[in-house]
Amino acid sequence: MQVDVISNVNEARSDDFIQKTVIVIDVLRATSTIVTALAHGCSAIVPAETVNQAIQLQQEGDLLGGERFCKKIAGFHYGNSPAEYSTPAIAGKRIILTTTNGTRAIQKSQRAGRLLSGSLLNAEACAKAAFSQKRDVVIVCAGTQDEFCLEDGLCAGLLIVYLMEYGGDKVEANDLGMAMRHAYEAVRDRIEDTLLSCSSGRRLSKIGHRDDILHCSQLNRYDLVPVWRDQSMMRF
Ligand SMILES: O=C(O)[C@H](CS(=O)(=O)O)OP(=O)(O)O
Repeated sequence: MQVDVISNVNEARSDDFIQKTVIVIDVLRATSTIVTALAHGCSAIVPAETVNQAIQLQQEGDLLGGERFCKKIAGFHYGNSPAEYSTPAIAGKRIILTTTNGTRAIQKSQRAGRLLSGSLLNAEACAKAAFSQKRDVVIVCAGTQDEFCLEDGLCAGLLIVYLMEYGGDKVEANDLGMAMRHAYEAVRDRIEDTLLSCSSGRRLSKIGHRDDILHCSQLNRYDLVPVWRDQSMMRF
């Protein structure tokens, strides 16, 4: 099984995803938010690229969520903070979500044979689901503003640790994947501090979202995997 890590959404070439399992990662914060929302009973997350597209996709009973410049979009029910989705109010609801990087990466990965989304919160479940597909894997780190983000790379490294545990030497990673695996192993005992000190973490802390970083730093808090079905992310 070949596992390729892609450093940011701009590097993603959707033609390369056909017949592969693609895992989209945006630890801070979109995929952590998606996992948290599904864990709290929302029925599906529909990713939208633009604010207008989100509004157009909204049907009766749907909730609107997302951010621009890390802030909740005016008129939307929720922002992009996992804490906002940790509520029974979202149970059974569809959420139309638009974020700067994460939802764009999901949109761009739709041609995958199987599309999953991962975060530190569900890394083990996600790696297990990907391994069970028995296809080559592409891990798309969403990054920020078309640049690599350490927190996504560390999560990719953790997924590779699990995949190698399951598949032994049948699992081979590209050079970025190997680098991220070693990076993850180097900081595995101080994930929270590493996320607080990386550039996205510093940016989010400065504007009052430190608690989001602490939430997103938790390993394997949720045993669920968002999977792409009917134009949305649902529980596997
Ligand atoms: O809301 C977030 O945390 C980020 C905003 S930023 O553009 O990275 O500053 O969006 P996301 O799509 O979750 O990376």
